[in-house]
Amino acid sequence: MNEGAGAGTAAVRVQGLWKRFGEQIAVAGIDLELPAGRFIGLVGPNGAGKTTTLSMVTGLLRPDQGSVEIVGHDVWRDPVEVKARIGVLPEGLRLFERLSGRELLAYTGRLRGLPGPEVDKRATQLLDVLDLAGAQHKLVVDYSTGMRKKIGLAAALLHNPEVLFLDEPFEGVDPVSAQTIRGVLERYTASGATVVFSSHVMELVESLCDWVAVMAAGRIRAHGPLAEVRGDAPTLQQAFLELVGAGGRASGADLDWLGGGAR
Ligand SMILES: Nc1ncnc2c1ncn2[C@@H]1O[C@H](COP(=O)(O)OP(=O)(O)OP(=O)(O)O)[C@@H](O)[C@H]1O
Repeated sequence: MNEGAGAGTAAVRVQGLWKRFGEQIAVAGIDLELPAGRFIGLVGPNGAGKTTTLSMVTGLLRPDQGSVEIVGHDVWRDPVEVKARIGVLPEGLRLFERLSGRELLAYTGRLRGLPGPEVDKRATQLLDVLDLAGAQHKLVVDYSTGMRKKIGLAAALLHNPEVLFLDEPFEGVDPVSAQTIRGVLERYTASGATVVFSSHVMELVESLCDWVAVMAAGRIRAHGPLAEVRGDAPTLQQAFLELVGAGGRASGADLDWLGGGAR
């Protein structure tokens, strides 16, 4: 596994990436190299451009300008090579609702070109590890938010990708399921694979990632090993506030009508 993503090879190389929606510049010229074999967090506040960036990196959204390579393959010139090497859990994941969890994995595995018995074996193990074995014959439409994230993760992992992209994987997930997902991801990166996930929850990124890219207003404000980006700040959150200069933002001083007094 991980042929082509050995030491020194970037898992993802982004150059001059831009995306504009009408007047809104969502991504304003990003250059970024994400090292292979790391647990990487893309952090930034709501609207920073994380989803737009991940969509362009994974070939779901065409950039206005710029290029993306994944383990040495260009996402737009070489899509088949790239798609065989990546797994994606997008934001607002659309699943085939009328399949059961197990059927969804069987379908995904066959689409990925895996032999039937191998799909069965991997699906059984993933359903088990992700604590979905009891719900494997339930239709996906009846799954809870956390269960949907977990079955989406199983589908993204089934073909053993070299790089896994997750957009807000812990959003709406209870602590027990979050711990399960976390365990699976840690084991996966320990084997040399790369995880790139986006989140606006700094504490989560700080506790999971060993490498971070901080994004705000469509630009990368800092990137590198977690300890380097955090610097002398006590937490990543603090470092982030200093980086984006949000320390002085009024914390609701104008909302003098809110709480107490006249209604
Ligand atoms: N399809 C679209 N049409 C118009 N504007 C868009 C579209 N997608 C994103 N944007 C805008 O681009 C900017 C970046 O959005 P994006 O969803 O990438 O941010 P984000 O960092 O993922 O935010 P969040 O944490 O809230 O998901 C925002 O201002 C958003 O309104």
